[in-house]
Amino acid sequence: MIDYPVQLNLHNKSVVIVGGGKIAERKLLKLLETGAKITVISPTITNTIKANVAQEIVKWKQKEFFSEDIDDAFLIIAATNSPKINLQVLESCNDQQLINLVDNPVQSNFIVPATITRGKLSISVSTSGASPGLAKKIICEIANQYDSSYESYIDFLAQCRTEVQQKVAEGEMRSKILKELLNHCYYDLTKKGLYEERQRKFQRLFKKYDC
Ligand SMILES: C[C@@]1(CC(=O)O)C2=NC(=C\c3[nH]c(c(CCC(=O)O)c3CC(=O)O)Cc3[nH]c(c(CC(=O)O)c3CCC(=O)O)/C=C3\N/C(=C\2)[C@@H](CCC(=O)O)[C@]3(C)CC(=O)O)/[C@H]1CCC(=O)O
Ligand SMILES: NC(=O)c1ccc[n+]([C@@H]2O[C@H](COP(=O)([O-])OP(=O)(O)OC[C@H]3O[C@@H](n4cnc5c(N)ncnc54)[C@H](O)[C@@H]3O)[C@@H](O)[C@H]2O)c1
Repeated sequence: MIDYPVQLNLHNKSVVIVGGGKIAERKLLKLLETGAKITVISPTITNTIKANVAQEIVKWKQKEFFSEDIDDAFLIIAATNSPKINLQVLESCNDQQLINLVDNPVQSNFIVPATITRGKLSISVSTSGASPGLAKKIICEIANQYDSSYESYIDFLAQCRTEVQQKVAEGEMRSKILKELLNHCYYDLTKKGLYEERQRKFQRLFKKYDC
């Protein structure tokens, strides 16, 4: 059996993190940009979590976990330092909820991969829990190859793709143009900041394919 990789849209979804230590903080920092409504349940929290609570970005219930705390949650992270409490969180879940136990990949119904993001580009690596350290090492290697210039390169590709979809109705022609757009020269022009030349080159594709 293998895991099924997905990209979750958590905008306005209720997310509960149980525990407020170092690992809860790491999970929280990744969740902040998703637009989820995040609540932390824990008697203590780190200074970084506190700063987010003070700015009302995150809610904090300063208490020990009780099963009602996750009643309305779409996604739950059990990140206490007690395997017993983390299992109690699991037992309080219903079948429709997504639950990650930070100390128990076998019982979790999802795990978190190592990820880098460059705007709309997101690259994730998972070892299915076999070696999280290796997932992190591989993602660090990939990070050098896909530097920050990919952020505007992806935006350019997205804009071109929309224009191609609007102007080119015929499927085969459309896929030929979209394939040509992936030619490395567009990335090179992005990297050099030659945006007008990049745009002219893209527009010439429509002439080339007579559309
Ligand atoms: C990728 C990353 C994402 C993230 O957390 O956001 C992530 N762990 C990261 C780092 C990391 N974690 C650990 C080390 C120490 C070295 C080592 O043990 O290897 C390092 C390295 C470091 O910190 O440098 C220890 C560890 N991790 C887990 C256990 C419990 C167990 O295995 O039972 C223990 C033992 C605890 C103990 O000994 O007490 C469990 C999980 N960790 C996962 C994800 C999931 C599997 C992902 C996968 O394999 O694909 C899974 C199953 C559940 C989950 O957390 O979702 C993040 C890198 C982020 C970054 O880029 O910085
Ligand atoms: N998944 C990973 O990547 C990874 C990496 C390293 C460690 N771990 C695991 O994560 C666990 C947590 O590590 P940590 O460094 O964050 O621990 P920590 O000691 O820094 O934090 C534990 C937190 O849990 C809270 N807590 C304890 N009992 C609670 C309860 N009944 N209800 C609510 N909150 C409660 C504490 O107040 C504290 O905020 C470790 O036990 C370890 O097994 C996971």
